[in-house]
Amino acid sequence: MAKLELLPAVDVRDGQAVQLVKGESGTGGRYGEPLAAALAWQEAGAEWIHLVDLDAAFGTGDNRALIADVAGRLDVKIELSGGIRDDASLEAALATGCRRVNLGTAALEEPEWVAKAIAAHGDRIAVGLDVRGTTLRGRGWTRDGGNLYETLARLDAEGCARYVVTDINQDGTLTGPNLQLLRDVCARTDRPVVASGGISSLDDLRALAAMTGEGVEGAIVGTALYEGAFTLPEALALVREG
Ligand SMILES: O=C(O)c1ccccc1N[C@@H]1O[C@H](COP(=O)(O)O)[C@@H](O)[C@H]1O
Repeated sequence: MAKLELLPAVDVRDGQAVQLVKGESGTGGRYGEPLAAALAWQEAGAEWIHLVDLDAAFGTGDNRALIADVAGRLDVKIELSGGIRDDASLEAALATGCRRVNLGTAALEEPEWVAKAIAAHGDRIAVGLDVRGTTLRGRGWTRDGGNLYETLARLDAEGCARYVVTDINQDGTLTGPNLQLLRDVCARTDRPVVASGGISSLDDLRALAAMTGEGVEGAIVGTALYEGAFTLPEALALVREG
């Protein structure tokens, strides 16, 4: 069975590494310099960093220069997201050298542009499906953006290579991932799925690792790592053991 990939998160708001609860502004913890956080995960053995410009996602500015600097100083693969919604932001994101970008709001509001981006960039494009129930949310998770499964079918048909599925109600809560949601998404697509939201323990990672055969390729881990619920080396050892 394939090894579950782990993607420690570095979410940037107002120049700082943060972790929000359910994506609500002003909630959650602040964890200092994003570069220091990213380097710490890299030194602890991370193969990926999930790097998010939350200001760009919320439309409250951006951290583009900082994020480009962080990306340029890392040796690991980077998944970059937040505010990538047009040619200029996509080109700037890809120019950081990141391995792939996640498109969120654009997949809900600019389907033709997203189809073109998928056609042009292949598996360097993933789509973030951020949901409450089965309703997608965009613009910093403040606006409804349609039905999860209708959008998934459309993106599959357009050749989308991968999905990052976030249960907003679990995100940052340390209450465990929504395994049923992941199962349901995996049942409706043959594309790999990266799980996001709620991971709180090594047992949660074991549960996700057991789903690689269903299509769960990776897991984004944020608050649990920052709050010391387990260490990254412990998590990496768990997924390596299979
Ligand atoms: O990660 C968060 O906590 C988060 C909270 C609120 C909004 C977005 C969040 N993260 C990621 O941002 C991108 C979406 O950005 P956009 O809609 O394309 O501008 C997506 O990967 C979210 O998971």
